[in-house]
Amino acid sequence: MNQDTIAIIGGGNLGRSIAQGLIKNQFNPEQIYVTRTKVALLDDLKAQHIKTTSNNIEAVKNAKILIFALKPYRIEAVLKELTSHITPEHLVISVISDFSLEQFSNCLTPNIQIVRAMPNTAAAIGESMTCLASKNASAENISKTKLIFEALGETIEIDENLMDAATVLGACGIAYALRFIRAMIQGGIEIGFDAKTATKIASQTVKGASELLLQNGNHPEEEIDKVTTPKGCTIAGLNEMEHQGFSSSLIKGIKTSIETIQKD
Ligand SMILES: NC(=O)C1=CN([C@@H]2O[C@H](COP(=O)(O)OP(=O)(O)OC[C@H]3O[C@@H](n4cnc5c(N)ncnc54)[C@H](OP(=O)(O)O)[C@@H]3O)[C@@H](O)[C@H]2O)C=CC1
Ligand SMILES: O=C(O)[C@@H]1CCC=N1
Repeated sequence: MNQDTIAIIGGGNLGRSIAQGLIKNQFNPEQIYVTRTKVALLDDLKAQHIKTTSNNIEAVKNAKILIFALKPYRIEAVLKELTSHITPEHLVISVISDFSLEQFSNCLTPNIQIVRAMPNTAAAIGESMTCLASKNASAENISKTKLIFEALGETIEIDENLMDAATVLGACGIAYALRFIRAMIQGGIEIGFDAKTATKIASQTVKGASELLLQNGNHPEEEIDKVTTPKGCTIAGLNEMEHQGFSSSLIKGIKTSIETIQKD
């Protein structure tokens, strides 16, 4: 594949998920840099021929596409040392939550194109949902960004003012879904399965439920109606879950997550 060299600045949970997903999807590992200060923690990526370094400047100088995957409180300090090395020839992609295009742009010299992307950790297996937003990026750079994130799953373009919402629904959503699965497993063990079997049944069942929506495009309730036998066990359990605040607790949790981002 004719590939621009990509530098992922910040090889933590998300940065390494992106790197792993890219090499799983035929990107050349030798054209991917991943940086972090504790570089030894990237040895597993190094073993897969990804270039790992603690030297951000080296990575930026050698790459065309820069993906910033740092914690929001670190980005300004890191950009300070990199500003003079980031040029209009670079495509800058930020996956940093709660750090706007305008804030990013204010840390760089003029005329640098930036795209904000909000993927999730399922990027590692090519199953991310990534929301993209940009103000000044060219159609070519938006397409390049899409190509990268399409290799990591699905993409959708949104207004930047929905990026906090995308962070919560798409990125935090992985954790919410996993907690749901964990509760299914705990319930499954209580009704008789060993943990391994319960995990397999719960995970595949949730995957199947998602696929029913993704492949058929139906409303969840339409698929639920197919499962709920009148006077049956599904509706009895489902109603008890709702009496206990199931949907309400999820909605409230989602709102609390976004309020946490937007409180400052
Ligand atoms: N985790 C997720 O599911 C998602 C995260 N995000 C966003 O992505 C960003 C990263 O999150 P996450 O991966 O979870 O955080 P992590 O803390 O796991 O990763 C950040 C990485 O940055 C590295 N780092 C710190 N300072 C530097 C530096 N000076 N140069 C290079 N690397 C540095 C750290 O490693 P070291 O200490 O070794 O330097 C660390 O591994 C955040 O803004 C988050 O909001 C967005 C969507 C999903
Ligand atoms: O919890 C967080 O703040 C980050 C943003 C999305 C996922 N993790």
